[in-house]
Amino acid sequence: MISLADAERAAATLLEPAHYDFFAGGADDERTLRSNVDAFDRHRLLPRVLRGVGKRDLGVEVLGQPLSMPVMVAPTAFHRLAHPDGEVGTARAAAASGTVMILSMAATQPVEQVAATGVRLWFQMYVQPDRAFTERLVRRVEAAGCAALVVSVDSPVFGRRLRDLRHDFGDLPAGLACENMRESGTGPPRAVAFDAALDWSVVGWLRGITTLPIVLKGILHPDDARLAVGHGADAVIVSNHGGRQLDGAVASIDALPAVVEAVGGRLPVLLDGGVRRGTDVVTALALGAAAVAVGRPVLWGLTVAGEHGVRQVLELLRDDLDRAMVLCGADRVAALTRDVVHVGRCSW
Ligand SMILES: Cc1cc2nc3c(=O)[nH]c(=O)nc-3n(C[C@H](O)[C@H](O)[C@H](O)COP(=O)(O)O)c2cc1C
Ligand SMILES: CC(C)CC(=O)C(=O)O
Repeated sequence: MISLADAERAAATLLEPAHYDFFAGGADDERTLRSNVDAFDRHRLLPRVLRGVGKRDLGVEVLGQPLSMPVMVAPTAFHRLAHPDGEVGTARAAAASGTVMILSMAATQPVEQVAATGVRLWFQMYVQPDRAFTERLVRRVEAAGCAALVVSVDSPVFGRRLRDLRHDFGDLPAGLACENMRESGTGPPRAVAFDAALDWSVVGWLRGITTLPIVLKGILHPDDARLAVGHGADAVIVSNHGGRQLDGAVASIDALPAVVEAVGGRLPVLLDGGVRRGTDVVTALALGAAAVAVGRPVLWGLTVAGEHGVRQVLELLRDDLDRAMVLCGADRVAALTRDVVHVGRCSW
């Protein structure tokens, strides 16, 4: 495995087709899924030379937490479909790589077990119509030691994923369940519900029940980024849910600059969607992201070799990022300024 593309190819041969398609697929015609990657392809870098970059520091701080590199693990469902190591394996790898794992509400292992690995954990949730249940879940993730709440705001309904419909993939196989949807850790799991009635008041409601930082995931429009600031969010993630929700939504990297401008440094802007190369990370950072998160590549690594495979994927990205930074003449993340990114033709 010498690139993330290798990891996907290997995973495709190992997974049952229905499970591979659940991980790989997007909504409807998968235009946004493709755009996330294609849009990075449209960006080019204008490297600087002779900058004395013999020693590099890839570290960043996000929400007061030091990361060894600006690459985090995005929340993805059902890790035990990929490998028996499950979310615990992913967590161990993220911890070993010195980064944050965002644990999905649809994880197949309980948050307490994942947190016990010692990883720095943020918890992703869909606010449930049953607010009393949601509040109990918030207490549970607080008690487990999660350091932030990541609220997905791009899912008022579930996207229509044709690959899943064709495979008739709906339920988890016997023995697997959404462990954080069990009422007391032992009861039957509730189904994850999507609530189209949610509005901006949910941020104030969450603020009223928890002191954890609140991260809004799935912001694309600059006006929504301003509203996030105004409602007291602590960070936003520019994301189209990996092309799994609104097909036709703009690519994440194309939405980033306007969001960064709207936020004006008042809170950190993170990004996910289509990050596959060190140069993609460089592009996002230079356009103002504080860090990026990767979804599918982590699942491919997990499929191929469990915890070890995720570690390999994260270290491949670190190595790739380090080389991209040196070649751009940057010895630290702050040295990646906007002028390093170029779209279209040079005008001189
Ligand atoms: C299989 C799969 C499951 C996902 N599950 C969740 C989830 O439970 N909650 C969530 O907020 N996002 C979920 N996402 C979206 C990711 O957090 C992230 O936005 C996306 O995967 C980033 O794009 P990438 O896969 O191109 O890196 C999921 C994505 C995939 C591929
Ligand atoms: C099964 C869902 C809860 C997770 C998912 O597939 C997604 O958010 O894209």
